[in-house]
Amino acid sequence: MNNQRILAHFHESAEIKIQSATVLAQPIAQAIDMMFAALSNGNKILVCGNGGSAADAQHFAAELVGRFERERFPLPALALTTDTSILTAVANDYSYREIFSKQVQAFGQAGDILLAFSTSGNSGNVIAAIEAALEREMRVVAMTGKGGGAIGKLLTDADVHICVPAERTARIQEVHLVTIHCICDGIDVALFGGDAND
Ligand SMILES: O=C(CO)[C@@H](O)[C@H](O)[C@H](O)[C@H](O)COP(=O)(O)O
Ligand SMILES: [Zn+2]
Repeated sequence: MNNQRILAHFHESAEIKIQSATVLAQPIAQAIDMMFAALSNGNKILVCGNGGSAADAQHFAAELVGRFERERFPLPALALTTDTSILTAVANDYSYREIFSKQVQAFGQAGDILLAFSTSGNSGNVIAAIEAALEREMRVVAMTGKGGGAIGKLLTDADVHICVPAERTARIQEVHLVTIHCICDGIDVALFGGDAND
């Protein structure tokens, strides 16, 4: 294997992260403020996405329920990607499009937040989840790329759109991951103040 190909991945990933930092700092800060306010008010965060983004959803929920870098009480976040009985029953009996939206209807309450991942912004089940969340007066934080797709058009001014300025799915996912860690850190700082590495 040619090392140049490997080096190119690292360089492209680093360059897109640097470019994204400038564009995304403001919406990421808005997402932190919105999530902290919701959690402080006793609300919860539901999280969804497909494939690598399903892993991102679970990663985020694990860091809220468990911990990020600081010792703290568990925070309520639920990945909608994990219950195979619900996922298979809904996909089998209704449609794959409804695997997340049915869970949003079951668990979501006004004031809760849906954190929705889709690198294309066009996954039907993520779109349906956002529609269900908006119907329930939840607010949405959407992490997308490739211009935001249909999801970008669906969001309201009350929602937050973190749209990575890139076209390649892998690179977009890599920026989503650092964004997840920014949000976890921001919530910890909002809770406890001070430097994230204290
Ligand atoms: O991780 C990857 C590609 O890097 C894949 O598993 C990827 O997440 C899947 O193709 C998803 O179905 C893509 O969905 P989306 O990001 O466009 O909503
Ligand atoms: Zn991937």
